[in-house]
This record gives sequence, structure tokens and C-alpha cells, in this order.
Amino acid sequence: MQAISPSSPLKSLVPTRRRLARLTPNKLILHCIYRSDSVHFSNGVGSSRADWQSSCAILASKVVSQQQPTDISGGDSVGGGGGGGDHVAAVNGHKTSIDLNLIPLNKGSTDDGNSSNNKPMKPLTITDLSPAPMHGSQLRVAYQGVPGAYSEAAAGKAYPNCEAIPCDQFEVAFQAVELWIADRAVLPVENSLGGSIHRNYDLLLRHRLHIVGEVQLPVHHCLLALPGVRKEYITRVISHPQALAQCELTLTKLGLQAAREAVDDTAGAAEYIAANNLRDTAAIASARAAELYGMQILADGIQDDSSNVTRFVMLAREPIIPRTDRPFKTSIVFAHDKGTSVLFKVLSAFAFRNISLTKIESRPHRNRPIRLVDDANVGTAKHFEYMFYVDFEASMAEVRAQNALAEVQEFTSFLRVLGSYPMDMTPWCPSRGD
Ligand SMILES: O=C(O)C(=O)C[C@]1(C(=O)O)C=C[C@@H](O)C=C1
Repeated sequence: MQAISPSSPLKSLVPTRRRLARLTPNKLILHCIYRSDSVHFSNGVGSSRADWQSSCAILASKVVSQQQPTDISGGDSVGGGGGGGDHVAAVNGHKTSIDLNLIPLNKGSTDDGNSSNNKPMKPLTITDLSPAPMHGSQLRVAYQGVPGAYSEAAAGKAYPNCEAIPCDQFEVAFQAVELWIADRAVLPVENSLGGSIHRNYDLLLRHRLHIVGEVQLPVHHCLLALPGVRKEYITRVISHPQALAQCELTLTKLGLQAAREAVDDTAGAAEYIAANNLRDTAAIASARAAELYGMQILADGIQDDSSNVTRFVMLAREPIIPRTDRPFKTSIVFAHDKGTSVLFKVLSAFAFRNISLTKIESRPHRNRPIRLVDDANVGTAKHFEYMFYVDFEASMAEVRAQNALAEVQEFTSFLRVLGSYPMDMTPWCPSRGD
């Protein structure tokens, strides 16, 4: 993975809502150019506004080349060569430039050296249909935080050769993908000790991106301070709220008389201490952050449980085509006008089909957080309303999953499939130093 090390991470790039509605994807990119004055990279993308603009322009031109021509006789050709010759087929509602109606014939020689004009080539596989990276061969992956953050490590685990793009907020990572600045976003959704990262559940609903994968990252925290600083000098520990929560017991056991303070990300905490030469402050962050920002490790492995794991999801503009040849997970979100009363019915749609649930989360219903139930005799009950997020162990390519969702739809007033994606099946390896 190649990390872009920014002097400041990507900041909000959102055009106004009114403008957004009127813009086509390539215009959106151009628009972001005018809004990105605050973004400048010290390497990778470029250090000046002009570099940034040309980088956006490359992305914009790719957007154009990805768009399907509405007029075959003219306009932008698909694939850069064939004019109207490239075929466009729809797979699960997604356009691909591969003609699925024609089996390509092998015009060259066969493996044994004989030429063969009519022998069919290897059939297309599902991977032939996955969208290619948008620029060069490197996928650009947005994450929240600065280099050294666990989210950067998760991006590297998910896409080993990616170019990691730091963003200062979770929302900016969503926007980076929506505006074609990045191809994917990798975002934490839950931790085995700290629980759900609610902000990202809310953002999943507010944005139109699709979950295309998950990675589970063992998280090994260190207590970092400036070189020469001793534990006794520390009056303040700063980190991401999740990291503070994951180390709470150990911090107390270490006997630190220190206030806890939340900041945007773990590595950002280390960077802040180093930049401001704070000799009374420690950060909870990774060993890589210590290395990057010249900090010493005061205590290693300070998470309250050695099997501390954070689950991240990968997001893309397009969903992937679900498969059945490996374990898949599907994430949905639903709500009902009658509130929680339907929950049992919904969950039984999975139980009857032997589909295991791996996660259930509820969040306030943003549009209608409270439902009033008036009873003239006893008064007015105020029920809180929720959105329910459920992950289940099945692929949307399986009939049992499709039937379960058809049934869920009957019991709900709102249902959205956030994504159907391969489960992270990497062998278990408890948290350890990097
Ligand atoms: O601050 C970071 O380093 C992050 O990547 C964020 C984050 C999180 O949001 O949970 C990721 C993994 C750890 O659980 C702690 C913090």
C-alpha cells in the first residue's frame, strides 16, 4: 500500500445540495476543484492546487470515459477505441462494456501450439465483470484519520496495493468516493470492546454507497509520549474515543493520574503531541504512529483485551455481484411505521430459513424520532422510533436470502440492502505489535 502523507487530510468537499442535484458526475469533480483550496498533499497526489486540479481532471476524464454513450454515432466512445463498436450489457442492473451475448473466439494459438480459429476462449468469470480501478492500476482508498491510524492499516489489509487517502472526517471519506476522488472508502463500524461506531451507521443511511467487503483488524494499542517523557509526568491522555474506551481499565491499572480527552483519530493524537511538543500528554495509538511521529512507546499492548478487533467495511459507488462459492454476508437496514413491534416477525424470516444473524443495531429514526400514541383515558405515550441494521450470513445470490428479504419487505415500511459481500475469513490472529 502506498500512503499519501498529507500536510492536512482531505477536508469537506461537499457542493451545496441544490448544486449537487444539477450536476453530472464529471461536473461534480470539476466543482470539487473549486472547493478544494484547503487540500494539498506533500507527496502522492501533489503539493499544489494545480497538482490537485490535474489529479481531479484525470479522475474527471475517467468519469467521462466510464459514462455510456447515449448516442452511438457520436459523443464519447467507451473503452477509448472502438467508437460504437464496444458493446454494453447490463448485469444486475449495472452496465459493463463486455458483451455478454457473444462468446469470444480464440483467434490465436492454443496452449499446445496449434492455431485454432474456432475454439472458444475461457468463459467469462465473475472477476471479468468487476469494475476496474479508475486510474492506473492503483485503487485509491479513502479513510478517516492521518497516516498511522488503524483505518489506514485496514485500507492496506483490504486493498494491499492501494493508495491510501487520509480524510479528516468519516463523512469526507464518503464524499471522496461519491465525488470520484477515491474508488473506495474503508470505515470502522464496530469494535469487540468499544461496540458500534454509530456515526458510520448513520452515514451509511445518509449516503448512497454500497458495502462491497469487510475486514477485521486486530487492534494493538500503545501509550505514546515524546522521547524522554516518563509516565509520572503525564497529566492527560488523548486519543480517538474508541481507543480510550478500549484501554480504560489498563490505563487505570497503570496508575496514570491523567484526564482523558477525545480527538479525531489515534495517529492524529500522536501527531498533535509531537507538533506541539507536549511533554505532559500521552497518546493511545499504534506502534506505526510512534514511528511516524517520533514518539516513544511508554506501554505496549494496553487494550483491555488481547483479542481486540475492529471490523471495517469497504464502500464503493457500485455494488458487487453477489456469489455463492464463498461465505457472504449481507447488510440491511429497515424501519416500520409501527416501530419495534414488527422486529420479531422480521427476525423470524431469517430464523425459519436457517440464516444466522451476525449483528443487529438500532439507531434513532432521523426523520421521525418519536411516535405519539394518544389514549384519551391514560394520556399520550411517546415511543422512540428506530432504524434497525441487521447483518446476516447469506449471499443475495441465494434464493433463501431473496425469500427472506421478500418477507421482510412485507413487514417493513422501509428496507434497503446496504451490500452483499464476502466475509473476512482470514485466520484468527490475536492483537500483537506491528
Ligand atoms: O483512530 C484511528 O486510528 C482509527 O482508525 C479509528 C478507530 C475507530 O473508529 O474505532 C479504528 C480502530 C480502533 O478501534 C480505534 C479507532
